[in-house]
Amino acid sequence: MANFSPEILFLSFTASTAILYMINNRRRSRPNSPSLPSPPNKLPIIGHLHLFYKERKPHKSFAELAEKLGPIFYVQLGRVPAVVVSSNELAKQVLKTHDQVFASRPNLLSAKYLSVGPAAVTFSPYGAYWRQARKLCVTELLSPKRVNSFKVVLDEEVNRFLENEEKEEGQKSRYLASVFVEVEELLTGFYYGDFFSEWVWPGWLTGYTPRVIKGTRNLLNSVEEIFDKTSKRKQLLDTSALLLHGNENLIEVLRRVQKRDDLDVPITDDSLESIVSSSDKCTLEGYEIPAKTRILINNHAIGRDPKLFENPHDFIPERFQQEDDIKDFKDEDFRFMRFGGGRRGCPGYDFGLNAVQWALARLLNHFDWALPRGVSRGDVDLQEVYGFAARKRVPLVLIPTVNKDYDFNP
Ligand code: HEM
Repeated sequence: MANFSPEILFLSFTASTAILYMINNRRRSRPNSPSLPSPPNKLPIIGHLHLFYKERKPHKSFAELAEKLGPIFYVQLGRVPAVVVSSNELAKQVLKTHDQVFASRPNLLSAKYLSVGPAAVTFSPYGAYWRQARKLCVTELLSPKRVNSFKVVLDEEVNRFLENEEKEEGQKSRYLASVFVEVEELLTGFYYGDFFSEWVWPGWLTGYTPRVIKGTRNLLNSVEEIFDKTSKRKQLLDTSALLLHGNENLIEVLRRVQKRDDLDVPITDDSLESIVSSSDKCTLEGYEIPAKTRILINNHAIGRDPKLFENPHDFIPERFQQEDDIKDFKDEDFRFMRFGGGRRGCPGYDFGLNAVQWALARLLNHFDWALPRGVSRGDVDLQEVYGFAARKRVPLVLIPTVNKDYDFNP
C-alpha cells in the first residue's frame, strides 16, 4: 500500500471535504485590501495551503512566490489570513515601526504542550503575562551576571561531552540532542492543523498530537534528569531549573515572585491572568493589513536578496569576515535577523552567542578537521530541512584529529 504522509492524508481529506461542501470562503477572510498581490489557485477551505507542501519547504515556496508577486503578498492558509514579507525594509517596518501591532504569537498546538522554560515566554500572547514572564527570564536567567556565571558550567559541559563521547554519557548526550531536534521540528509553526485551530481531530488523525505529547514527555524527563544530577549544579542553576519545569511551572514562579516586595512593577492578579491580543490593523507599503492577519517574514528570501548580498547563492563564508559585516551584527538594516527583532526579539542573545562561540572555539582550536577519505567538497549535501532554524538535511561527517597538546583537565 502506498505510504502517505500525515500531511498528505490531512490535506487530501480537507480538500475532499471542501469539494463536497463547495464552500467558497473568499469573502469571509480576504483582507480589505483588494490590490494586495495574491497567488492564484486558492481552494475552498484550505486556501493556498496546497502551494506550500512542495518538498516540505514552505520557506522556498514563499521565496519563489515573492519572485513573481513582489516583496509583499497575501495568502490564505486554511482559516488564517497571512501576509508574507520578503524584503529587509518591510521586515524592519514589521519588527520596528509596527512591532507592537505584530508582537503577539500564533496559537500553535505544539506550543500549547511544549511551552516550558524560555518557550513559555516565546509563545505567550503579547500582554501583561508575557511582559512579566520575559522580565523574570531576563533578570533571573539571562542577565550579564548570570550568563557570566554559566561560563564555568559551559566549560565543564563541553569537556565532559568530549571526554565521554564513547561512553554511556556520550549516548545520553546524543539522545538529548535528538530530543531537542524533535522539539525544534515540532515548533516550526508549519503544522497544517494549526491553520484550523478550532478543529482538534486533525492532530489525532495525522498522529501529530501524540507526537507532540511524546516530545513533551521526553523533553521534560531529559531536563529533569539533568537537574537531578548533581546538587551542586542544581544549586547553581536553581532559578533556571524552576523556569525549566522544576517543582513549579512558570505561573507558579510568578505567583511566588508576586509576593516579593522588591518588584519595580507589582504583579497584580489581573495582570497575571489577562492575556491581551493587541493585534490591530495597520498599513504596510500602502496596503491596509487587517487586524489578526498573521505576518510571515521570509528570512530565507531576505538572506538571498541580490540587492543585499553579492552572489547570494554561493557558499562564501569569508563574506562574513568583512569588517562591515561584523559591525553589522547589530543588524540595523534587518539583513540577517539572527535573533529576530523588536520587542519580541531574542533576550538570550548573549547566552546563545557565548554558548555557540565557546563550543565552536574549542572544537576548532583543539582539533583538525577533514572530510572522510574519498569524499570531496562537491559531495557534501548542502540541502536544508525546514525548521525553527534550518538544519542540514544530511549531517556533516568530518574526521577530527586531536591536538595532543590540549589538556582536557587543566
Ligand atoms: C544562538 C542562539 C540563539 C538564537 C540564534 C536565537 C534566536 C531567536 C529568535 C530568532 C527568536 C525570535 C525573535 C522574534 O520573534 O523576533 C528568539 C526568541 C527567543 N529566544 Fe532566542 N535564540 C538563541 C538563544 C537563546 C537562549 C540561550 C535563550 C534562553 C535561555 C533564548 C530565549 C529566547 C526567548 C525567551 C525568546 C522569545 C522572546 C519573546 O517572545 O519575547 N534564546 N530567539
